[in-house]
Amino acid sequence: MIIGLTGGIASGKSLLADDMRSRGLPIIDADAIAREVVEPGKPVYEKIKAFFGARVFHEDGTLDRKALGRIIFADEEKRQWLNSTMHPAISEEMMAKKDALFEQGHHTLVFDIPLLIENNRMNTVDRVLLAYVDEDVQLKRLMERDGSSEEEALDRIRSQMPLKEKKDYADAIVDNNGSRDESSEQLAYILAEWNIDPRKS
Ligand SMILES: CC(C)(COP(=O)(O)OP(=O)(O)OC[C@H]1O[C@@H](n2cnc3c(N)ncnc32)[C@H](O)[C@@H]1O)[C@@H](O)C(=O)NCCC(=O)NCCS
Ligand SMILES: Nc1ncnc2c1ncn2[C@@H]1O[C@H](COP(=O)(O)OP(=O)(O)OP(=O)(O)O)[C@@H](O)[C@H]1O
Repeated sequence: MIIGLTGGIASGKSLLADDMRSRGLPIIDADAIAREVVEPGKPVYEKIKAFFGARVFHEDGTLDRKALGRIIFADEEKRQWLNSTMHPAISEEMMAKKDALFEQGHHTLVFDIPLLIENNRMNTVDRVLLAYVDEDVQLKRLMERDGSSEEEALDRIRSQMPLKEKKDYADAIVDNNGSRDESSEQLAYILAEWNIDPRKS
């Protein structure tokens, strides 16, 4: 079984992923893979260099993520270009990791994909688990975590489907407006409902 963990930016996906990882469930993290595919020399790195130029790179040649983020979260067309350039490479790597885990004998794993619903990738998972927070909590946690301005944080939030709308696509929802412990309890309840015993994953 594949659990599709999703949410919005700063909604608590990492919190839930860490919890499931510590229970023994393998996690395939799209954000982490998105960092791997832009390492110097990789095909996607070269495409970004040709499209955006030196302004999105550090002097040592590595990608300046903050600079690229400032551009794409404020410009829908450039974001769509980046998505269509990066997402196929990310998907391919996720599928390869999934196949390897199943071959190793695992039978339950988690895809952690922020844009699972926006990209209509629900058919790649068996259950959709949503990390939900209200927009005011999301904005506050995002600004605190990234030290970003309200404008930058809102650009990022508005580049995604509103979390309220994502609820319609979820098989289960963790309401992460409360404490971390409360979210962990909700998660444990959902995994039990789905008959997932992480020790046998
Ligand atoms: C623009 C980049 C370099 C900014 O890097 P930065 O380190 O500041 O942010 P990070 O990668 O940690 O992403 C944080 C969150 O932003 C959101 N986010 C990232 N990319 C996108 C996007 N294209 N559209 C909407 N939201 C996005 C996600 O919720 C993600 O969890 C980076 O986000 C990126 O490479 N994005 C394109 C790849 C992508 O779509 N990743 C999302 C998972 S598939
Ligand atoms: N229940 C909670 N109470 C207080 N703070 C929280 C709670 N859940 C998460 N946070 C904090 O909110 C921020 C966002 O949470 P987290 O990093 O888990 O979100 P995320 O969905 O993984 O974000 P991203 O999409 O950016 O990777 C973090 O700083 C985290 O420590």
